[in-house]
Order: sequence, then structure tokens, then C-alpha cells
Amino acid sequence: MTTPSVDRLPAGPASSRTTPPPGAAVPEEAGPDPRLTDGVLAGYAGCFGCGEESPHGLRLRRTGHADGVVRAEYVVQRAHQGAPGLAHGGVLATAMDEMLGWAAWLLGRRYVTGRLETDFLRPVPVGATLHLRAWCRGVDGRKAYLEGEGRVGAPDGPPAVRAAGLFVEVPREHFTKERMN
Ligand SMILES: CCCCCCCC(=O)SCCNC(=O)CCNC(=O)[C@H](O)C(C)(C)COP(=O)(O)OP(=O)(O)OC[C@H]1O[C@@H](n2cnc3c(N)ncnc32)[C@H](O)[C@@H]1OP(=O)(O)O
Repeated sequence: MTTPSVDRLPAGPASSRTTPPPGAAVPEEAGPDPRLTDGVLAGYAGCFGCGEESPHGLRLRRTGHADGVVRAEYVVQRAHQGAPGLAHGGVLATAMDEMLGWAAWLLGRRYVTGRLETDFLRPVPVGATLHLRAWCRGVDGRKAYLEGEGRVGAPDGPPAVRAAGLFVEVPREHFTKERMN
């Protein structure tokens, strides 16, 4: 069991559907299983969140993981605007989805987002670097409960976004059977 050493924001966005039930353990971080990172799944270059081949994608850059917490940086691009000069909320939610997904996959199993809840705490300007981190709060059968946050300008900068999510473990076929190409 690991307990992420995270300086958590006071009130999270979690509803009952993204809160682990009592007794749900936080597993040891397994590290991404090489069998999961086969180019089709984790690390996919076409991924809108992290892929280098996605022209207007977020291109999240992972900066490390330790003690069950995964960290990344995201620089807000002009293509990510909602209001002029400010990041679109849906784009920020995407960044959090990606982060929570990474934290889930570090458990060594394949997960997809079932539910994502997001709080937007302050606007994030184009050109700003968002320092992101995410961690697991517990696993209950196929369900993993993740949490994360993004801070502007520095890892201890002002919080701009936070999220809680319920991820569901799926078999490999999930990613192949309904693919269009
Ligand atoms: C490295 C990779 C990074 C990836 C980062 C990006 C992650 C993503 O964005 S993934 C893409 C977005 N997500 C998707 O496309 C998922 C689409 N949905 C699905 O495929 C299915 O609905 C799926 C797999 C989530 C669940 O379906 P299924 O496998 O039939 O499981 P199901 O029996 O319905 O649910 C399993 C459990 O999860 C719970 N659950 C499922 N969905 C939700 C939900 N939205 N809210 C709360 N609980 C839920 C169920 O209640 C059930 O709980 P219990 O076991 O206690 O009864």
C-alpha cells in the first residue's frame, strides 16, 4: 500500500460516484507494463492529450512519477483557447483526463474513463505552463478512483483546475473491436 504524499487542495470535486468506498486500497505503483505500451494504447503518438503527431493536441509532457503521483507539464496553445487568450475549460478537463489516465495505467492495468468531474478555479492564459499531477485514491474490483490538480506557473503555483475520476478496467479488445481504421 502506498499513500501519495500530496499536498491536497482543501475541497475536492469528488461526488459519491468518484469517491472510493471505505476499505478500497491504493495498490503499489506497478509502472506501465510493457505489454500495455505497444503503440496502440499508452504512448500512442496520435493521442490528443500527449501524442506528438496530434497537430493541435495538448502535448502533455510527463516529468516523472514517484510515491504514486504522476507529474506533467502542459503549455496552453492558441489552438486551445475558449475566451480570447484563455484556455477552454474542456481542454483543461482533457488535460486532467489524461493525467488521471496515466495515474491509473501506472497501476499496471488497462483503464478507461467512466466518469470525470472537474472544478475550474481560475482562468489559465495562453502561454502559461500548467503543472499537473494525479494519483490513485483507491481500487475496488475493476474500478479505480483517481484525483488530480493543475497549478499555474510552478508546481506550487496557484491552483487552476482539479479533478476526480472513476476509471474502469477493460480488456485489450476494448481498444480494437470498435476502431474505425
Ligand atoms: C495511458 C492512457 C491514458 C488515457 C487517458 C484518457 C482516458 C480516456 O479518455 S478513455 C476514453 C473515454 N472513455 C471511454 O471511451 C469509455 C466508454 N465507456 C465504456 O467503454 C464502458 O461504459 C465502460 C468500460 C466504462 C464500463 O462498461 P462495462 O465494462 O460494461 O462495465 P460496467 O459493468 O458498466 O461498469 C463496471 C463498474 O463501473 C461502474 N461505472 C461504469 N461507468 C460509470 C460511471 N460513469 N460512473 C460511475 N460508475 C460507473 C459501474 O457501476 C460498475 O460498478 P459495479 O461493479 O459496482 O457494479
